[in-house]
Amino acid sequence: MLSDTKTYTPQLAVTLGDPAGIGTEVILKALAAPLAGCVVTLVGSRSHLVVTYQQLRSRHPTLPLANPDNLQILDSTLAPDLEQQIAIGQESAASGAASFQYLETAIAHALSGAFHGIVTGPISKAAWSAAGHPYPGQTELLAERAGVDRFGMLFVARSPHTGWTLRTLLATTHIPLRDVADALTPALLTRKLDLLLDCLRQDFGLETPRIAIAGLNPHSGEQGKLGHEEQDWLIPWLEDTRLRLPHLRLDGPTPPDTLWVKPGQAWFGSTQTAAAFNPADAYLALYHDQGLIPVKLMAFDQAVNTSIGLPFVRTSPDHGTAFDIAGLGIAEATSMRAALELAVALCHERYKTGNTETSDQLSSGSANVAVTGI
Ligand SMILES: NC(=O)C1=CN([C@@H]2O[C@H](COP(=O)(O)OP(=O)(O)OC[C@H]3O[C@@H](n4cnc5c(N)ncnc54)[C@H](O)[C@@H]3O)[C@@H](O)[C@H]2O)C=CC1
Ligand SMILES: NCC(=O)COP(=O)(O)O
Repeated sequence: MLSDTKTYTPQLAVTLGDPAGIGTEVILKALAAPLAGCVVTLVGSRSHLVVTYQQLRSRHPTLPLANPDNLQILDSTLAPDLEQQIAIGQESAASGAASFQYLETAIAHALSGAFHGIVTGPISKAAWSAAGHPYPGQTELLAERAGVDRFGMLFVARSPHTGWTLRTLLATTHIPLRDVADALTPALLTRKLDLLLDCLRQDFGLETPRIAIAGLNPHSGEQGKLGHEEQDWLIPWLEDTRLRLPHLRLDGPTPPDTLWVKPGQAWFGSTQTAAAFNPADAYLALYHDQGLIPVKLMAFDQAVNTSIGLPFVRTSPDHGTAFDIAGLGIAEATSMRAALELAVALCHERYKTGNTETSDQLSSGSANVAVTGI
């Protein structure tokens, strides 16, 4: 039985991501200011953390940075011959092996009940593949290890201009564009919509959300003249779903270009409040770039990739490894900071409502992880 939320302190694992990318840098920057209401354990190579810190410090003496000496670290280092192959800015089998090992370690500890949430640094899918781990992304590894087949990729971003929150779930994720139309089915959309509704209720307290669902084709097919999926099954599926869920407002299929006008207005604001633009509580995009181009245009520095359907919290910044600027000290850490803050908030929300398997297994605020540091 879960009790006093005041005694609950979430345990967060933060994986460094690909050590050749900007993951470690944005983590050290994001943790420069205290992160209240949780205990953070970094999962990755301690020596890589220390070297990254020293290099950033010598190049930018006044940069706000967390000092690894003051951080709790679950050291996860490769064999020395592999570790030596890692070169900043260059993805490789070795850097892929490292980031894979960090995430595997964090997942194993989360499943054993030691962590309530995992915040992941960005990895390179190509480096994972080179290391012999051909997963489409971290989400799929997390879901596989957690033993769930009902999961989703939700991007959450709070506007610094208006305070409005954009939530975008991707119905399909890392598949070729050529395969998207075949992958989309009524059954898939029902699964994703129901998952989204569970998440909005449990994690965001939205009991009767309004959801906007994108069309697939230009102008949502223009009555079958520009593509037939809307007429063939998407409109019938929405009509059936409205009958199944009569208490909800389900808009769509909205032409995919105009779908983003209201959220754009609510995000950037004007003399009117965000609510005046009447944005939806969440958006269901049918494929990766349909959802992520608008999310990144609006909120590249704010958006958080959130895996829903897992038995523990998982968040990540929306950006990738940025090998082109790795080691320069110029990476922005705002999305990583938002990922850390959202993970803490989601852990508390799940603990409060009892919607977590992991927090049931943990005694309040005490992780059983062998760590170095404080
Ligand atoms: N969560 C994750 O693990 C993600 C991983 N990726 C992976 O990252 C790799 C590189 O992907 P790209 O498409 O190049 O995207 P990217 O996000 O790494 O870089 C795109 C552009 O944005 C810049 N950028 C990215 N993050 C930044 C930051 N924090 N501050 C300042 N500038 C930043 C980069 O310098 C680059 O010009 C790929 O292997 C991809 O799979 C991509 C997105 C998310
Ligand atoms: N485009 C989002 C992305 O690449 C994140 O993938 P994942 O590694 O979090 O599954």
